Amino acid sequence: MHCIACRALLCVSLGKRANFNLGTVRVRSTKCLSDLQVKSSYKVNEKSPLTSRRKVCQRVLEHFDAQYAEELGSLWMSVRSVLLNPDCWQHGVMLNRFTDLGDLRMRLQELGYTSLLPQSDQERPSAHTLPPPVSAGSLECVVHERPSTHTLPPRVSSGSLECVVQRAPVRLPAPRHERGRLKPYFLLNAASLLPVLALAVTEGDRVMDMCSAPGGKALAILQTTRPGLLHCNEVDKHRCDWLSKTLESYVPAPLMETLQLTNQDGRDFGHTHQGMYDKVLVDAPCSNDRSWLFTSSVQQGELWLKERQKLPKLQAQLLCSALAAVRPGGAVVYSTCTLSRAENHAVVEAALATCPGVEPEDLQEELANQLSEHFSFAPPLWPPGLLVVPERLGHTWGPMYLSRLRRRT
Ligand SMILES: C[S@@+](CC[C@H](N)C(=O)[O-])C[C@H]1O[C@@H](n2cnc3c(N)ncnc32)[C@H](O)[C@@H]1O
Repeated sequence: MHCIACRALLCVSLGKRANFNLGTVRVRSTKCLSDLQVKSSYKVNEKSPLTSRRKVCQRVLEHFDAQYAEELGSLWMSVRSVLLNPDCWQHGVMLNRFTDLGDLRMRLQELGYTSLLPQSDQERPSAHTLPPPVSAGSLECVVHERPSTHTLPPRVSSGSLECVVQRAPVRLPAPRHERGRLKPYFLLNAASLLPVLALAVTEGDRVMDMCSAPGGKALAILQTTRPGLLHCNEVDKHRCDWLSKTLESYVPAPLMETLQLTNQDGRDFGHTHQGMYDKVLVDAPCSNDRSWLFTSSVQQGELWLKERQKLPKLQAQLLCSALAAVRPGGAVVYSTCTLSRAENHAVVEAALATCPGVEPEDLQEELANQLSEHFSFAPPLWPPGLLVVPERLGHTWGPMYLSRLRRRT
């Protein structure tokens, strides 16, 4: 039996070239590890950005300390220690059901990855077929529970979306582009699937992903079901190109016909596309707590902290635009990857105050209770929303805030 580090290195057989960061793995047996390195022709990437060599921006940290100690109380100290230690961060693997997954699934299971999401008893769709009409969908993402476990855990709810995870902070190499082949998996912070699950897209839905680049959540939506339309929008031209490349790398040509890609300001859609969608996702631009802590210069840190003050206004405008673009009865999911109350609850509160006929929905039963094995949530606040907090080893997902608003009239 190999130690966790060695099992991670075994993952090299999944990719053509490994770029594992050994810093992310607790090495129990160096002998075992070196045996494997000898057997494998793959090299460990020593330049991985996810090592403790990353520099913390003290200015940003001080700012976070002041704000989050007040907002999260004693929870902040545990969150802080996870955020400051990239070596302990977990990485989820969302499988691309549009590729042949047979071999990949088996290998991930051998490596101790287990399914993150409750799976239905339905058979998973085979490669190259379109997904069945299920709400939690066919998105899969894997995680590592116990190195000795070779079977996936029991399925606790319906859906075929696949994401596998490990408790250990092991990271697969990102799949490389291969001409004529779709990429088999997408690496992500597993908490970023929660807004997609909350959106609960069903077959035929007209969906807008208002702030879409680089496209992780758009891909996740397509793993769950086949929408009637998936309109992916991104205001920034370069990021829009990136989004387009992501979609081409994962989505088969026939399904691309369901996609619409635009490069516009999301704030305009409330006027130009009033009531046109069943579901809208606003994965808003926000203070990205994880990356902001590791900015390369003090000046950049200062700049971000200035920009941070402007974000709640932009976020509220985007959310109001989405609420106008959704039809009566339709739903909007608002999400961010920051802990900041000003960018989360306060934005939802502002939108509820300005947009008549809108109700927030409680996601506790539907999502938080079912996924508490993997995620830690901050104590609930009003308006209802879930805040995933990275707070201990094996629960390092997040930050991710999400709230679902239903347009009644
Ligand atoms: C958090 S990222 C989205 C991540 C994406 N949903 C994913 O899962 O890969 C927010 C995005 O919103 C874009 N954005 C910022 N302002 C916008 C606006 N006014 N309209 C539309 N998109 C905007 C940013 O350029 C950025 O790409």
